[in-house]
Amino acid sequence: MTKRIALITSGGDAPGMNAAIRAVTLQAEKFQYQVLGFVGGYNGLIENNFIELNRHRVDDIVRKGGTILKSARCKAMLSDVGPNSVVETLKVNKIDALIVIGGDGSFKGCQAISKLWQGNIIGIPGTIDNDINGTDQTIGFWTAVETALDSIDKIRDTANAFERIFIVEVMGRNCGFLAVESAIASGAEHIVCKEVIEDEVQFIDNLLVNINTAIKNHRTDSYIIVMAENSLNFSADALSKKIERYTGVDSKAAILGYIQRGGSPVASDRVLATQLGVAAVDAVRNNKSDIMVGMLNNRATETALCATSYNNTYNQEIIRRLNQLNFNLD
Ligand SMILES: Nc1ncnc2c1ncn2[C@@H]1O[C@H](COP(=O)(O)OP(=O)(O)OP(=O)(O)O)[C@@H](O)[C@H]1O
Ligand SMILES: O=P(O)(O)OC[C@H]1O[C@](O)(CO)[C@@H](O)[C@@H]1O
Repeated sequence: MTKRIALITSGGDAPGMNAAIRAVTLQAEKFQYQVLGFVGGYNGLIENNFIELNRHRVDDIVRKGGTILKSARCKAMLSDVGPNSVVETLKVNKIDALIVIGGDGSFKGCQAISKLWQGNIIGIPGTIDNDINGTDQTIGFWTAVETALDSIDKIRDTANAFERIFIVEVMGRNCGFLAVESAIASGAEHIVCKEVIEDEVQFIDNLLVNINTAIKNHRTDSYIIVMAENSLNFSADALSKKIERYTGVDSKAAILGYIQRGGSPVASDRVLATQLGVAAVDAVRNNKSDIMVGMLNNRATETALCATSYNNTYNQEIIRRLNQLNFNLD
């Protein structure tokens, strides 16, 4: 029996979302399913704004950053108005299944729709933050790490030349994975992220002592601290001024920002997105609902949407990763 699938990308765009759109479209065509791509996340579903997806429409998008379906944060979904309008659109278009590529916020939107609609609802984890339970990595994460790494390597050159201290702030919303992997890969001297801070005052005191010791012992020409956004109660710039006052060494802050969201996806994101796109359509075929398809230990797995939110098991995972590599922890 043929099925009609509605597809959106929602929340922060992430490299590899296009590869997932392509995989959903191609796998759906294999079973003569139709795919309607709604434009601009939940807004497209509320406004009944869609394009029909087929193999020609998704030709050559596997290597492109961003999302051909556009994305958005949609306030209407936070009240009853949004989910009700979405359901109306789904009914008008005789949709059997909704596939949402996004983060855990987008999956909360799915749960609100699920209370009002009987069709199959499947999530695919797409966010640079890697803050979703039920998948080892999210689509876009490794590309964002590569982008951050490339920038940190460049900052290292100038930091060495001037013998400076740098705080490099990366994204991640409230999650430290992007900071952890880019710090390890770049050989940064220190990492600042919420998961490793118990007492902020104590943490900063230890950091200052650590920097001073490294400088006194001439251990490094430069000192790089990779800091996850939202880790402290003050900014990266304020931290750099604090460090400069304490050490007497020239200190600078560099905020990498939105460049981490863009660019052509790395191979691992394209492969992950393709596998999960196929798994999502297979879940529709198997009449599954209210689940996210993710990749755990190299296997496509299903997790209840209500269990996908970032939780404190991530703290342990981040600390384990840092300890294992003997990375500097305070
Ligand atoms: N509690 C909620 N109830 C209903 N809808 C929600 C809820 N939280 C978020 N959404 C919907 O999902 C959209 C995306 O959520 P959010 O902005 O948190 O991004 P995300 O999907 O977590 O992705 P990322 O973390 O990568 O930005 C929101 O703009 C909103 O439309
Ligand atoms: O694009 P916006 O709405 O400014 O959101 C920025 C946030 O989105 C992300 O890029 C993805 O969730 C976060 O890392 C960041 O905190």
